[in-house]
Amino acid sequence: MLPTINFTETNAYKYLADHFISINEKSLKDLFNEDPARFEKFSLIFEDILLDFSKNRMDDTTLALLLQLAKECKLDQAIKAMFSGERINQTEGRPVLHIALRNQSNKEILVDGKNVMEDVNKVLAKMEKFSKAIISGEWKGYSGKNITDVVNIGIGGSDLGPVMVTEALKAYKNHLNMHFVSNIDGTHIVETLKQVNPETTLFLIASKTFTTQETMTNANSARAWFLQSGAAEKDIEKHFAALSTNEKDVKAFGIDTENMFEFWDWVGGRYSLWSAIGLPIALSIGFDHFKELLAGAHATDQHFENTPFDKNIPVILALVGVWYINFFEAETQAILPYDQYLHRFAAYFQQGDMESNGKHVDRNGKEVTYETGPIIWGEPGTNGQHAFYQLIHQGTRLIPCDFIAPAQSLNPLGQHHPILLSNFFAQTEALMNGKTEEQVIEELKKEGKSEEEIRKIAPFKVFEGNRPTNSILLKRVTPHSLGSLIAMYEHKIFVQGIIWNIFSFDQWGVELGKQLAKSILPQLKDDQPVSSHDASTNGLINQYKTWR
Ligand SMILES: O=P(O)(O)OC[C@H]1O[C@@](O)(CO)[C@@H](O)[C@@H]1O
Repeated sequence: MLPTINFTETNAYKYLADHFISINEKSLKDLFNEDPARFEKFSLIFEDILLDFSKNRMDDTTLALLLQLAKECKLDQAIKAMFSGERINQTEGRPVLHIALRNQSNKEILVDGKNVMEDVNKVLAKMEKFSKAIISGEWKGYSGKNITDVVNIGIGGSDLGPVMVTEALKAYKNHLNMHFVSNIDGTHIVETLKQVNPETTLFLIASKTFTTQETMTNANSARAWFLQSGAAEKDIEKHFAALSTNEKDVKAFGIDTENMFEFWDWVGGRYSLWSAIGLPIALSIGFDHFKELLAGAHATDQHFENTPFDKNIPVILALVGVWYINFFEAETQAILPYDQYLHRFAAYFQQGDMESNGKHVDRNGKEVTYETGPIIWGEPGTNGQHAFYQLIHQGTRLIPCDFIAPAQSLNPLGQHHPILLSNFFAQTEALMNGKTEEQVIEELKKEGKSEEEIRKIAPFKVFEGNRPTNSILLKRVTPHSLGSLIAMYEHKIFVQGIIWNIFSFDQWGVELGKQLAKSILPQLKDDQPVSSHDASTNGLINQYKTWR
């Protein structure tokens, strides 16, 4: 079982609350001036990934107290519980073992006395055989043609991970055209089917439960489209595969279980890209690259499991986040990748982080008295600079930002990458140092502005600075480094959940909306006005009925 400590009752928390007052009086500039070795002290390198956390509102004492907080919250015990297959997803009675999916050591991991690695390796072998057959053209469609297009139909964790990774590793892709349908909005499947030929298209129905309304509706529409195109029922087996834990419903849909790639209930949806859900990734970049992705994540797993907390990147990322959320009252966390291929990275961790730690009840079933999961958001740089950096630089809110960039571009072209990286470096420097009123006035004088002009405009041009950032510099985005980076964020989320004494691996909060939608759907079948809801919902539904 996981510890159930209220971190606000620990000694570390009390010392941190006192310490907060003093550290808050120091600017980042002060902290750097005080300690010339600050960068060396507050940065870590793991393989080809550098984490620079020196531009944070913290000093040696802060770090020591945060590490003590982790200790007092029995983080070491919690890590052991996860890695050993304990049922730490307690409200669902399940282990949490996405680490097993990429366990390159093949060390046995027992669940109910059975070594899960046997099944994991069996499915990986099946994925390898299948993906090689599709990519090589050995697998033919019903009319004898090669598969040219893959349509993955899934939502949430059955979509976001494959989308993010196939986009992030587009430089490694093969000839297959990848499409992802997730939204129940008919537009999504209609616009996708316009692009593909039923004779050369493979549909992957990706759903852990195989009951998700959006996915099953889209899957049935794809099936109907396929059969209306002239294909016969018997041809379905050449064009539909299922990625699921639910063999019974896969069979009922009409997919041959030979074409089912299974995973297990100890794989959370938002942690499932390493499982059969990752089949579109293997199809897009080849199974060997998919294995490299797994290897990168496994390397981070070993780092996380075996490294002292003061040198442990996921632990440091988590503690820095707790510092801002629970002491500086930051409500959001921005993830800003300076890499166009990583354009879905923040979106992926909106589910990863917010569905894991968006909880208000602790592991004792009691309402928490402190903030928990942050709002995750972000877009690639430099685009964000032309959209929302105004607020990050001069708004009223503290927004901790993770800046991510590769030292090497996968598309070196003229000065593009140096320009991108110069912005990556400049933004965290600007957020830290800001620009004082004196500097603004000096600049305006040099521009020849009058005293009156300067008096009027200067206040608007001052940058407070002192705005914290992490910088993560990868040598190059590769399947291995991407796997490693994703796992760092996964384990950061785990650590924060342990400190906040919440359950990070269930998602009861997604159920109510689904239930209500299911009760409203039948009311939309006719034009009778409804009156069973509140006035707003009744009004909306009845207006819809008038207009449709
Ligand atoms: O893979 P599936 O079972 O279709 O679930 C899809 C998504 O739906 C959820 O909102 C759970 O209902 C996410 O947690 C999950 O990733």
